[in-house]
Order: sequence, then C-alpha cells, then structure tokens
Amino acid sequence: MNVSNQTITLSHPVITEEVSEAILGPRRKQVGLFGGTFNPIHNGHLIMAEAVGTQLGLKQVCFMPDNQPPHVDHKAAIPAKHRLAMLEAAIHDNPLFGLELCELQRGGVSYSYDTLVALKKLHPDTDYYFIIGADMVNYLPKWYRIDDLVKLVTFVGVKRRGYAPQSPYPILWVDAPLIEISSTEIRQRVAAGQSIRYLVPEPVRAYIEKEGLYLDAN
Ligand SMILES: Nc1ncnc2c1ncn2[C@@H]1O[C@H](COP(=O)(O)OP(=O)(O)OP(=O)(O)O)[C@@H](O)[C@H]1O
Ligand SMILES: O=C(O)c1ccc[n+]([C@@H]2O[C@H](COP(=O)([O-])O)[C@@H](O)[C@H]2O)c1
Repeated sequence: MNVSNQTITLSHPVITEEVSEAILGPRRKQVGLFGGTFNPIHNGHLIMAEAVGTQLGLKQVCFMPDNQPPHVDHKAAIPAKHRLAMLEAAIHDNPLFGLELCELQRGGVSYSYDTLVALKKLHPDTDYYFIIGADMVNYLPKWYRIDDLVKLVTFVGVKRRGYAPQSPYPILWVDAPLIEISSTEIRQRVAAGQSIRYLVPEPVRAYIEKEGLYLDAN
C-alpha cells in the first residue's frame, strides 16, 4: 500500500469476495442464457456469446440447447446427444462459457417461460440475460406468455444486418461482429460435400465428419 498526498493506492484487494458476501449478503449473479437448437453450433453463435458476455460483464454465458423449439415450422433436429457433444467440444476451452441442460432434462416443448420459472426458483440470486439474434426479436410478440416472461428475464438482442433493432418489448441491444453463418447453411454445405472449415470450430467439424451427420439435405 502506498500513501502519498492523501491518496491511498491499494496494491491488492483488502477483503475477498467471500468476506464481502459474509458482511453484505450474497451478491446477485448476472448470467447469460443463450437458447437455441444448435443443430449444429457454429462460429456465429460463439462470437455473439463472447461479445455479449464480455460487453455486459456477465459472470457466465450458458448455452441452453432446446429439447423441442416452440415454433411449429422448425425442422426435426438431429438427436440431442449429437447436438450436446458438439456444444461441449465447441465451448470447453472458454472459461466464460457453460451449459444449461434443464430444457433437455425437462423434455417436451421448450417454452422459455417454463424454463425461467424453474431457473428462478432454483437460483433466486441470479439475474438472467436471454440472448437472441435480432431476427428472433421480431418473433417475441408470439412467444408463450411473453408479458410474464419479460418480467423474469432481460432480453439481450444481438444486432444483425437486415433487422431493425426495435421491439415493443424492452431489449438490451448489443453490437457484435456481424457473422452471417446459420446452422441451415452448415447442414446444406455438408450435404452438398462443401467445406465447413472455419465456419464451425475444428472439433465440431471433425465430429460431424466422424458421425456422418447432415449427409442428407434438410
Ligand atoms: N450468425 C448469427 N448472428 C446472430 N445471431 C444468430 C446467428 N446465428 C444464429 N443466431 C441466433 O442464435 C439463436 C439460436 O439459433 P439457432 O440455434 O436456431 O441457430 P440458427 O443458425 O439460426 O439455426 P437454423 O439455421 O437451423 O435456424 C437465435 O436467437 C438466432 O437468432
Ligand atoms: O417460449 C417461446 O414461446 C419461444 C419461442 C421461440 C423461441 N424460443 C426460444 O428461443 C431460443 C432460440 O430459438 P431457435 O428456434 O432459434 O433455436 C430457444 O431457446 C427457444 O426455446 C422460445
């Protein structure tokens, strides 16, 4: 500790986070939830999760694979065990990233309202930030019990080219590098025998090849 001209500079924190919590009570945790089908996860997902987590200073960003996405026009995804294996391979080397598996464990249609009610009951000291692309923000008015859901969670909208950053609901808008990759494009490229190198992390590319996934276009 240096003392000069009445300015005190601390060379290291005096109390630890544990001591602070013992005195002031538990601090609220800020956790990002990135829900998706991840069929498969791609670099666009990873870049936006990193951008949101670092810009908002979140403690963790949890990727949350859905069991069955609520909108009816979604194509059947490959089995959850493959989507999960690729997610694990993609995120394991980033300490900011984690997994939230409650929707797979619950089964059925993955309504976000049901998920947030369950998570808030389990972790009342956590504030959740639900990360969605600007394309998905347009659909928010159609989400199940959306007026109740916005009271349980803060929606973080990631800007995308071609989608105005606006909504009737409160959205925390975040800029991330614009990476126009979609899982649909990855599946189509694999089916057409084209390269997906550098569009997905290398362990994900290797897994798709080893397991022979997405060879039929859908
Ligand atoms: N390149 C991207 N930039 C910004 N947001 C994205 C991007 N790709 C996906 N998202 C967002 O990620 C979330 C989960 O998306 P999902 O798992 O359905 O991936 P997808 O690439 O959109 O898949 P699909 O092409 O099969 O519809 C959604 O909120 C979607 O808006
Ligand atoms: O709860 C809803 O009504 C609802 C409607 C559409 C999408 N969602 C959630 O939004 C996330 C992204 O959806 P998707 O279809 O792009 O994978 C995923 O976690 C879905 O469960 C939720």
